[in-house]
Amino acid sequence: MADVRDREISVEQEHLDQVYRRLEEKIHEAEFLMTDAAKRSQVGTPGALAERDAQVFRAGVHLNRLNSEFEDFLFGRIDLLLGKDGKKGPDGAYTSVEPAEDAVSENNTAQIAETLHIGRIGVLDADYSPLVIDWRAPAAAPFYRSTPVDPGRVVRRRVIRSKGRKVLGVEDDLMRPELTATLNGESLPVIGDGALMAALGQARSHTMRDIVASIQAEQDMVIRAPAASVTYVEGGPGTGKTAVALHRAAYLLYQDRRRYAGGILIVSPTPLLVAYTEGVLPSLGEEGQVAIRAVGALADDASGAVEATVYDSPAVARVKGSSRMLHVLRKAARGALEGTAGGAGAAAKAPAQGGQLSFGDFGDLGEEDDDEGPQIPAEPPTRLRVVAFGRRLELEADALGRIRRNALSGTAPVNLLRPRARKLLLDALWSQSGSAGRHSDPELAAELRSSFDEDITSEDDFIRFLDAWWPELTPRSVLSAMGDERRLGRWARRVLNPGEVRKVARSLKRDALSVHDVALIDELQSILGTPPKPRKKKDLDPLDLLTGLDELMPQREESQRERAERLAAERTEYAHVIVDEAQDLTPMQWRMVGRRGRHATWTIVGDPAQSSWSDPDEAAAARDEALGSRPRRRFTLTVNYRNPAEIADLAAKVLALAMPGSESPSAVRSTGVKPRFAVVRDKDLGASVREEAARLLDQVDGTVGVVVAMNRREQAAKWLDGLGGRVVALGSLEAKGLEYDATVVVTPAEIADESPAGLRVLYVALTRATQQLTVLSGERDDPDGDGVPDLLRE
Ligand SMILES: Nc1ncnc2c1ncn2[C@@H]1O[C@H](COP(=O)(O)OP(=O)(O)OP(=O)(O)O)[C@@H](O)[C@H]1O
Repeated sequence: MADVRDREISVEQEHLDQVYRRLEEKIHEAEFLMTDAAKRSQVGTPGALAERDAQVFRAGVHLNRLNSEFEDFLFGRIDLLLGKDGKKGPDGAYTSVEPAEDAVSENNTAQIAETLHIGRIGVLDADYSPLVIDWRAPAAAPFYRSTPVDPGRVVRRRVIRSKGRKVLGVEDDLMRPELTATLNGESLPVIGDGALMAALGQARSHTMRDIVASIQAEQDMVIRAPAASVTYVEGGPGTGKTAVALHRAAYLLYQDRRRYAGGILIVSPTPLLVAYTEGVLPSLGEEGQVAIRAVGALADDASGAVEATVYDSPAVARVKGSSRMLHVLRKAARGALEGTAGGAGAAAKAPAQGGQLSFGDFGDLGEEDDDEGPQIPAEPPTRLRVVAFGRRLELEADALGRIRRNALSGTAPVNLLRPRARKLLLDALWSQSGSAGRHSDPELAAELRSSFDEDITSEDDFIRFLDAWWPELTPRSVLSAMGDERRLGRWARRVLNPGEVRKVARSLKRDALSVHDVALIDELQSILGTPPKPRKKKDLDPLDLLTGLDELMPQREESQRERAERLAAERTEYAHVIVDEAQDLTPMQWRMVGRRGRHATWTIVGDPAQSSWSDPDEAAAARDEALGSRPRRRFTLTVNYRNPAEIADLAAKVLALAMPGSESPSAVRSTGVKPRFAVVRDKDLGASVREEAARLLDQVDGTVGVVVAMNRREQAAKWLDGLGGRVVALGSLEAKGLEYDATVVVTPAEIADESPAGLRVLYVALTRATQQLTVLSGERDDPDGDGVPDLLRE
């Protein structure tokens, strides 16, 4: 058998060598293109320069891709029966997926009619025959879709393992075991026992790997689903939702690059999950067109990207995430113009007091953000005094209040109402001036009025008054104003209860933004509107005016790359939006994400049983509003590829409490290693966690994750100090989407008690391990004699 294996490896090695020879030729071509293009820089016309930039850019991209794709470039092969039609697709492969009627003879023998190699990108030989088919091409679909139940044309499916230019091994699955198939007159050998298990058993690192070599049929259906409207995917922990979402982004780009030039946005729940997943797309040959952003880093305001650095306590998050906030924000955006009356500007700046914050507050995620937006003046002026046409004119508080209310009526964005307010002020002053009746001739009257307006609006007093009385509001200044409990109480009357008002106001006094504040900032941005920026007058050089030099000097053309980067930075809407862990989005976050995909098609992946949001019905309503009436195509993923059965069975007990009646995905493998339980006294907790983490580090080659309740995060990081980079401490909410070779879940009861969704958060924590799980119980867990906590018993 070893002989056969070696022979098959050398067969694949030969093919790989051929592929590399061809790739080298292509690289030379690309290099030639680059030098050729560089020569053109001698020709100085703007057109030639732009053409050169474009060519260098394209050749550079090509070269980069070929170089980076050298690792593990070719990973699959299928051996196929004769197909039904004789047509070839654009990739040179035959198109039919069904065997021809006479492909199999009566005594169940057949000949292999076509062999295809599958890789990260397609490579054609000089004669245009396919050396490697891109994994996303239609011809590669049978590699993923074929099963022994529904094999199509595939007889043997092979995964090729290679490193650099060397083939290390092959793993075969036989799709038609009943056939005696021959290839070039010899019988078809079958090596190994399947690629999936080999992939699943590998040690995990802190970054996710792509799964191109082992995508399963039910996953492939989602990845290649047509992009029309909404593709909706549900599946339990470890069913590959995140992996599928990422591969789908790469597939969509491949399949219709022009359409997705509008960008694909992937919304991820935490910065940790962004960091974990962002290497997958480059490994699939896709960069640039896809933005992966954490939901707390999705918004931008005038000062640039807004990024959350803090988690709110569950009680505060629940209020800030609720669609009730929409009403409060609308009132606040109008009310904020009325100044602070109690000095909210100052209050918003006040440093957060430790005592206040410690109640239910999870604390910082990272560095504080001190980039505060402009503040609303503490007291807006209550009187306007100006002189026009030699007369002193004055508007008192009552009149100013009436004018403000009048200007604010209607729903237009507040910042766009400033010109209207200015006009109303001038109207009031005009009528006070008594000049209205001076001319009966309408033209003269209009002229008089316009010189009256000019008189006033050029006065410094008036300009200062307007800036103070109707300042340009920024989302941050309104949010700061909401930090004043009395004012927030007024804006939230009958919508939030006094307890909620107190908690939200207190949380907004902090300098740093929370994850849930970001959705409020984004909402405020659309409520306030961005006033058109006064166009900066270009400082004209008098010489230019004299000679007209400006016209003659050629402008430096923006290069393609610069243009692509600029467009990406300016992009506010996307052609396709993928939401990962969609069950966690709050209604306010759905509104924020929805604004980025108003004309997009969508892929939404999630698992209701892992939701850390307290009111799934409210979130579902907001999601439906964001998606509008677009039709949905639903998929369910049913197999858990992450957890061995021993861990999945334990997690299923919590699932039964968290979401009675819902089904666990079936674990695809079992390791025979049962989860471990230990009971720890509170005072020994740190030492025990450390000891257990160190033990697990010895047992596994990859990573160890220690999951604790959110308010123990910093403490837990200290417990693990010095154990090295393979182990990390995580708050329960941060564990979302991540995975480790082994995990320690610390005091399940603390995690479950943290929030109304605590049991679902615990379910997430228990489903992060690919090999081993230890549960450490405290007294609160009410453990039995074996150390099994109350929540994890039958
Ligand atoms: N077809 C596959 N071949 C190899 N590995 C796979 C396959 N499908 C999933 N996996 C692996 O299983 C693990 C879980 O995948 P993923 O994180 O995408 O699941 P998920 O459904 O998003 O999980 P969760 O809901 O718990 O976040 C990952 O390590 C992924 O690489």
